Amino acid sequence: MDPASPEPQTGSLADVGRDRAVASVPAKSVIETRDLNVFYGDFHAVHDVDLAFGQNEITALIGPSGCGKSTVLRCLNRMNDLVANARVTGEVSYHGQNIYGPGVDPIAVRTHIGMVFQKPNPFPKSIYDNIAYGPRVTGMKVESMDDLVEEALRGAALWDEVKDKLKQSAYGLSGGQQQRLCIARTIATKPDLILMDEPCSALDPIATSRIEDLMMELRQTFTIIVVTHNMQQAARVSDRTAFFTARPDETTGNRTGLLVEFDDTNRIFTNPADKRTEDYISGRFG
Ligand SMILES: Nc1ncnc2c1ncn2[C@@H]1O[C@H](COP(=O)(O)OP(=O)(O)OP(=O)(O)O)[C@@H](O)[C@H]1O
Repeated sequence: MDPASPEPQTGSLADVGRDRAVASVPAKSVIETRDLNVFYGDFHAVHDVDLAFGQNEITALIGPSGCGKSTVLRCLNRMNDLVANARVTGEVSYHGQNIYGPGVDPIAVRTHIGMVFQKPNPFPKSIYDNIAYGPRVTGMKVESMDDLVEEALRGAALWDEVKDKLKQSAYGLSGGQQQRLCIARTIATKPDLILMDEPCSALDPIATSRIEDLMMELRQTFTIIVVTHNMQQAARVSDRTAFFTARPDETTGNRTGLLVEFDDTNRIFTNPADKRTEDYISGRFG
């Protein structure tokens, strides 16, 4: 997978020979995984994941519960470093640099690669300070914090709703507004990649639809990788989809996650190459 490759290899099924098929490779990728394996203690949670995430694309990670979607997502900005018994092997290459290489500062990684969580988690601070916090603690050079706060809130489609109450607590916002605030907080430090772990699962359908619209807008500027249980959401917002499943070990019964298929979202949902994908998207399994 060459991120500099001029031509997308869409359509030519490149069977990489280990339980899954990668059928669509982005022309320009921001981040790639190679032989990615994750262990929690002795438990092998994720097996040999090779993926390339296209620039200014939305990639959805889907699959049944426990197949390792969040685990894979957390590897992409070294969030698994914060899990005591987690061990990651293989490579995650961000603009060509292995973020697990020697001397790489995981905190610096997380300023370039932001994350939005399932449950909106604003800080117990004002709306303004939620946004200003990241730029302040990372020592970002900022000409005008007021302008940066406005830009981030506009970027997250929240400005008009909060511009007159910036000094009020973020806890006074609705769940959907809080999630957009968390997105604004993430984009304030100017990452180029945003990871979203089921960002709408705690929201009602209207708030969900606003976040989905926002994701489509953010894609102009950022690359987005989203874990979702909502297949309609994956189909609506994403350009490419990776389907994972969990394979039980014959002796221990432990279920290890693996990538089954990665392709253009349209193909995954209309003409998947693998029967396991078809069974899952048609609701026969998972
Ligand atoms: N901190 C941890 N310690 C031990 N095992 C863990 C830990 N986090 C996740 N796991 C296990 O790793 C496997 C993959 O979990 P993960 O949360 O990544 O799956 P998922 O596909 O995102 O699931 P879901 O859709 O239910 O959120 C599961 O068997 C889970 O129990």
